[in-house]
Amino acid sequence: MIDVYLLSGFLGSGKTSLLMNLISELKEIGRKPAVLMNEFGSISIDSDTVGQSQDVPLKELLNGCICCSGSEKTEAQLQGLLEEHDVDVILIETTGAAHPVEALDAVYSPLFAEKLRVKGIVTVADTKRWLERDKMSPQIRSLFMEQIRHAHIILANKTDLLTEGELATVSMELSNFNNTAPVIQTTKAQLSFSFIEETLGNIQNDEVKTVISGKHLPLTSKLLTFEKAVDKEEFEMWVRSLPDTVYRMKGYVPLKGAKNPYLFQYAYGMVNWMPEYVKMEARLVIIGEGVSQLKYQ
Ligand SMILES: Nc1nc2c(ncn2[C@@H]2O[C@H](COP(=O)(O)OP(=O)(O)OP(=O)(O)O)[C@@H](O)[C@H]2O)c(=O)[nH]1
Repeated sequence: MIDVYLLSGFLGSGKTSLLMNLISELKEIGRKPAVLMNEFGSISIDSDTVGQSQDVPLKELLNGCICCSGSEKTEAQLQGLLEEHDVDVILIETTGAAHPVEALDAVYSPLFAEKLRVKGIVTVADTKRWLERDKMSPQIRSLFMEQIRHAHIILANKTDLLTEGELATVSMELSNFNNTAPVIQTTKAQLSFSFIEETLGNIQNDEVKTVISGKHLPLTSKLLTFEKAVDKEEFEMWVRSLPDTVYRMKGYVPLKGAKNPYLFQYAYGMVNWMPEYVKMEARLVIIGEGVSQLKYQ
């Protein structure tokens, strides 16, 4: 049997960071991980990052989430992974817009009954966002909470952005909200695979039940392309001027004076730039509510 772990969590909470950490550890201990990844939007920035740096079998589902793209597509992707590669652990990174239980439902196909064993849901919670969850619209907040409610393990991530007092409050609130999952405080989603494996060892799959639907969320994505290099400061000013309903941006932005477009990440008011050694296509995905009209300059 191949163990399947579902990585859940809101947009920008740290799922890809967790995925990268787990893959490195799995490879170090001689396991053979594969990744099924899905992204909200029609291009996948994360799979570029993971694929390039980790050299693991990877399949991606685009345009929506595992739950909304239909389970047949997920089945086909999984089938492909299993046929083409020698795999002993599958990590599924769901889009931040997915309801974790629905995403898991798609994996419970009779096709894989003898092959795959779903071990559980690991949810990365953005602690900063948790503290300010009242600012989210009710529907989005409900998805954010559902992802935490259904977790078998919760990472209270981004602890570096909180004071000790805030951290204590968040940990207590998360434990009260989901009192069956251990809450682990992390920075950059650093949690060991062995811990996850041991913790999830005893959980029964029928503990996972569908509660609400995440299919009709008002989230949209918008793809921006760049014809010429942009000034970093002007670009950041534009980012700061965007409405609060922009939850996540990621992509490659061509900066004046730089050889290759930079990897740009935005989550909850924080921006992050990383130089790229490869020339990636300059394009940016924006995810949020009502983002279809947004444009840069
Ligand atoms: N300050 C801080 N930033 C973090 C931490 N963990 C992740 N980040 C940053 O948050 C941003 C989003 O991280 P990802 O790991 O890509 O998050 P994700 O959940 O995969 O994002 P989506 O795929 O959009 O849902 C990146 O800029 C990370 O560097 C943390 O513990 N502290």
